[in-house]
Amino acid sequence: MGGEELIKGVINNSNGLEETIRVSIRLRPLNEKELMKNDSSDWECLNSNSVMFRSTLPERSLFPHSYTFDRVFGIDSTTKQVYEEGAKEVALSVVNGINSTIFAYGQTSSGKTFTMNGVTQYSVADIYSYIESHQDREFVLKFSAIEIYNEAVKDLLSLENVPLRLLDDPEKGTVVEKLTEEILKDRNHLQELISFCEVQRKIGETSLNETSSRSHQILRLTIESSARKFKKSESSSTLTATVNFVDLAGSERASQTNSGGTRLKEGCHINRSLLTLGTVIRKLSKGRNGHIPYRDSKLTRILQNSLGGNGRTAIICTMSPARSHVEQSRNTLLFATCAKEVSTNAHVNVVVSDKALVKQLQKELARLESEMKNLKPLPLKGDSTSLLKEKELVIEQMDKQIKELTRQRDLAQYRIENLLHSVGEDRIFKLSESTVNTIPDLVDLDLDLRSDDSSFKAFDESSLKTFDTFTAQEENSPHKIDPLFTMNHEDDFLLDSSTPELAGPDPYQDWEEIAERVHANSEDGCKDVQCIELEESKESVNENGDLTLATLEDNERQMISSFDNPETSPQRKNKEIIPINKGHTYDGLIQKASEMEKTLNCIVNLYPSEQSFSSIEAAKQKLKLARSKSCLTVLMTIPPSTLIEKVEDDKKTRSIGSDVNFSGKAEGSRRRRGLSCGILEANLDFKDSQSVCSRCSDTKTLQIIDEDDDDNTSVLNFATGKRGKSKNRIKKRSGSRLGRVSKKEEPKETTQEVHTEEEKELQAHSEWMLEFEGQQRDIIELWDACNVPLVHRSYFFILFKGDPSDAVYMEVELRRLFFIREAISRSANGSGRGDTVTQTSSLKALNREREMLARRMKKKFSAKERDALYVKWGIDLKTKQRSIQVARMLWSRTKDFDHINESAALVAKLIGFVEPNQVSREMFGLSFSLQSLDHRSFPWKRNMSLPF
Ligand SMILES: Nc1ncnc2c1ncn2[C@@H]1O[C@H](COP(=O)(O)OP(=O)(O)OP(=O)(O)O)[C@@H](O)[C@H]1O
Repeated sequence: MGGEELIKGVINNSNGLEETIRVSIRLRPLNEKELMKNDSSDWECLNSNSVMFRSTLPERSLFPHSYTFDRVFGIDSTTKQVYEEGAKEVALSVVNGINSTIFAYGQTSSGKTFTMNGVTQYSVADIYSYIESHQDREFVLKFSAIEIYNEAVKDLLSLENVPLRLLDDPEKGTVVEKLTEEILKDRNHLQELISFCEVQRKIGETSLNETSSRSHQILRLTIESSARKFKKSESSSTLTATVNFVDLAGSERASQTNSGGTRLKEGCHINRSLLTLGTVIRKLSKGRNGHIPYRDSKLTRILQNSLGGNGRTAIICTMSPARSHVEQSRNTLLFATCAKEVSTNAHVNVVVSDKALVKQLQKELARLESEMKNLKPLPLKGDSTSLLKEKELVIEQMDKQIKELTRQRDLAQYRIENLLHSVGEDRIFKLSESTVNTIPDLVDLDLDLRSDDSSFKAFDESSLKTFDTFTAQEENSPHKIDPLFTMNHEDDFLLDSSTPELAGPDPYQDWEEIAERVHANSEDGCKDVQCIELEESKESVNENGDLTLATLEDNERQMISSFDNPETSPQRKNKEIIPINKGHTYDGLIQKASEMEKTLNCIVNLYPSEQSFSSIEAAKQKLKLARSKSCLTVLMTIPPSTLIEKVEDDKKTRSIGSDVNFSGKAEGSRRRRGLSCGILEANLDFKDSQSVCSRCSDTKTLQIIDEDDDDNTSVLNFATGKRGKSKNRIKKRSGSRLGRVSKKEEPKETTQEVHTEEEKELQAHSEWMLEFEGQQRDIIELWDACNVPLVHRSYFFILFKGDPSDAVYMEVELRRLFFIREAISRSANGSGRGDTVTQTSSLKALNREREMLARRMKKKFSAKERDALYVKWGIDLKTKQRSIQVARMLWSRTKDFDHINESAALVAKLIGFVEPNQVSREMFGLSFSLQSLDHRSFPWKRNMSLPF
């Protein structure tokens, strides 16, 4: 392999070129002396790689007979051959930047010096030939020479006979201190120096009066080469390597020196280096696992890199063919055998130029500096105080950051709210302009929605045309949302699955139908009571200044008149076009009741249990909810006894009976009146329902009810909340509250104890509050029994807080709940006309509903998201902006009747959250929404005027 090819191989192998030491054997011819003694040779070169010992002596027959090496040179081989085939390749590696060493090992006078001189000369000649043939490269050659004698290192180029110290250099390994290194001018210069070294060595040996070499000589030629094409300003790499020509002292043992004193000492030292060399080679031949005793001798220390290190090595073992030297020859072969096993790992030694080195170092420095910056100072071990201070500092900084971020967030939110407000106000203003004057129309239209969706479309197109987001697409798809609401992704949860669609019919549908008819039949009485209420509310309105009495009266009358007039009332028209009694047979009602139960349960199950009364109350406290005074005022205007009085009237027409066949077309209010009463009478059991009115003793309604105290089985008794057997039950259930009721039933006795009007008022108020709380508790119990949706509970709870005018609503709520409870109870018990609805089947149906809803919810939200959604639902409502967004969304949802109860409750909740002084144009839209929604969920408030 040529030098160039070798380099290629080395460069391609980043791990270096691993190869074994090249070992050659050279047999010299018998010299004259040996010939004279007939010291014939027993060694025979079998071929170019093997040498064999042919002994006729029986005692040596046990010796190994043949040895194989990289190359075996016989007595006829020339030094040129030895060089070419055994050393050249290794020696010339130096010009390619690879360290190399050529050893000559053998006993005294075996021809080491003879061979090494020739190898050195040939190498130098080839090196210079290589340099001359590579003009593109610039070469610098340096020469140095050392002699190791008695473990002392001598500089052969120096005339001073001063031993040199060996130093350990981290990069170069072991170096000889103060060693003379001549930069060669040319080839002749090198020859002169080599000759000088030879003379120097011989002088020393002559002084020993010995012909044989007692020292180890190392001639060292260092070659640096770099490409000439690079300018000085450019960074270029330089190859640098050293070739060692090592002529070792004779390897014979000290014992064979037959000398004592100084000679023995010399022999010991000589052998020390040689023995160490042998040990190192032997150990290296077995691998590099154990300790390699390079440092045990100067020789091995200096040649450490050449022995199993970074460099290529060739050993030429010289042998004397004389029979008398057969032992040393055999030892030489054993050494050679071991050396053959040693492997080296040569690398190309690239020296970076100073400029390149500076650049490289600068880069490294920059990298380290950046690393240093990134590194946080490590706290001292055990220094908990400093660690604590450091942590506190970090916390302090984080606190500052949090404050700053919070401030920025609040600022951004404030700006967004302002922006939204201005945008929303502009849109709602347009809406309000087009709709504010058409409230009665809206109501009428709304009443038509259930039976005719086209009317709603008309409603959209006429009244909501300014809502540009109500697109034709949305009209066809009620579940699609106004893009206005999707500007904030958080609104998404309000749009679909956050309020899961309820399966089945509207649970309140029957109730509404019934209540509507009851209301329709109670028109006359309504007016009477309304007058009283209006008188009462007049003061409130004036005090608050929210609405004028005229406005309220106008609104009320307008609504009532539109309702009363069968010709103009859209609802009535509608009812005539689509018979409301369709499906309102006994079986139909039972089925509806069953569906109602399912749906109620489903609604309740949609809300986590923590949304209980207590949590709502707590949330209310936390949010400091304030019921709108305006709303309160308007609520007070609603005739409380309308339904009751009209039902009272209906008692007289009840004879139409429960068995009325409803298949025919309805003909006016009389027919409907009979229908309503028939339904109530046929399906309800009133054993417990009369207790409702026990808490309404201070109202006009209660007074009316009290007059009719005997009939416990009629529809009217249920509707008017008769006392009967249930009175005792209420006494047991209500406990101390009954006492309060009794007190109220005897107001005169109480008032006798008070002396001033003021005290009377206080006492009356106190009693009412006690009564109110009692009613609240009863309603809550009934809510649970009827599985009333929590949104409705929230709505009711927020709206009615104990104002005296709340009494009527409390009463109606109690009756409604009794109605629902009775219907559920009947359905569950499978009573009436062989109805087969059982508790088990109801539960199964309920479970199916639950599973279906759960699947829907899971599709849209994960459990975590659902929880967050519920929380968010409540929390976000506290802000006005959010409330308006929700209101807008609800507005669009009026198309979707499955959500109507929930929407109504939420809108009402919004009203409860908004203070009167916060009412703005946006709230007009909200009020319309409430108005249209409220009729379905709370039909007894159909005629109420909205607060804004
Ligand atoms: N291959 C050879 N052909 C002819 N003569 C040789 C050969 N090898 C050695 N000689 C001669 O043998 C004698 C001893 O050789 P050399 O001095 O090289 O031995 P050595 O191993 O260096 O001995 P020492 O270790 O004592 O220095 C020399 O006179 C040399 O000329």
